[in-house]
Amino acid sequence: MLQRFSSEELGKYCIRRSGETRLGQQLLLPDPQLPYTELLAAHKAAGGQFVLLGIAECIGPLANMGNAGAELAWQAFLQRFLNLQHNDSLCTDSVLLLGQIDCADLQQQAATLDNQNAQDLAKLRQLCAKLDLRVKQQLEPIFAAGLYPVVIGGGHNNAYPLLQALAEVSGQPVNCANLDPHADFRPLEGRHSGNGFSYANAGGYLGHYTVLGLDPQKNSAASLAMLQQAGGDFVSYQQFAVRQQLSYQQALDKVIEQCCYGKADIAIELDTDSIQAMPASAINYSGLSVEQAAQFVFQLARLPRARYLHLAEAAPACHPAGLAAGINQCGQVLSALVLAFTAGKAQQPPEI
Ligand SMILES: N=CN[C@@H](CCC(=O)O)C(=O)O
Repeated sequence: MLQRFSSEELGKYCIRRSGETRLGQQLLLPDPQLPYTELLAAHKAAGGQFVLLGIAECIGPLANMGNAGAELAWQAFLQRFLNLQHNDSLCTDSVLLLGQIDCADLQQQAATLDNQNAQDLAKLRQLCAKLDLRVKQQLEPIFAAGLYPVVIGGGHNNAYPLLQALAEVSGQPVNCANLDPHADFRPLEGRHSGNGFSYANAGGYLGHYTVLGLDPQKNSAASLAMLQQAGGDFVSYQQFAVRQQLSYQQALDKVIEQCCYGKADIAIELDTDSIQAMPASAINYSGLSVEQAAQFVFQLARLPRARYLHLAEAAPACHPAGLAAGINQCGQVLSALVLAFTAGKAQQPPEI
């Protein structure tokens, strides 16, 4: 249930120019023959650290009564990232361009359904639950190999199978920092992009959960009550951006302190609708800057127990100026956030 990235596919993305080497020409590609666990073990043994993985779907946002578009974020990322310049600033030998979760069949079924129709909505939620299983199955061996997955969605529904996979491999609930105006703690009403964390909590996979940049007016009273009941915390967007009760760095410090509780592994979750005017189902004109989002990723990545980065909800088709503009913006922003993660890990102090 994984489509491994191939050199033929790479050829479609990489623009060659004499005298220059692009990232795509240097990243490691998966051996098509090796069994999955052996492939990951070989990458780790050769000094590999990162695994890039896409989930080309918008089933979760549709099942949450939102808009389509997130199925093209992985493509947008590849288009930009693979054409960045290669030089000493990124050790490409540590990055495996693994491929994407095989979910085209589910995505095709979802595209025929109308989320305004109750029966179709129920079917979308069932499709999302099927996707959960596929994501979890592919993620567990990556965590077990001691590699850092960088997952580019897709909707924020995929936080649930990611947390589940990591918790099952590490044998304990996972602490999580989420940069997001929404807590995604909606009721357990069938799987979708708005309840990844409430499902993870109900399953016992979520340890301490902190949301940075939450907007209280974008979360239902029921979701906020469930978040509180689960012991979750948040620093609201209004606290640092509007009322200036604390600086952004102080807010980040608070989140870092909270997700370092105990000995749990740490998940870095980022909903790109936290970023101002980022094309997304819930496009947001009062969000953070790209720099602030990159600081969140970079500072959390430096934590030795931070095990993965998940970038969710980027939806090129939701750009008001059209798909080409959306591909361009999503590609650039997702690339910057991935590089913030690798840069943070390069500065990580040894694990104690
Ligand atoms: N992950 C995003 N969740 C938000 C946005 C919903 C939407 O797609 O519009 C939520 O549930 O409110």
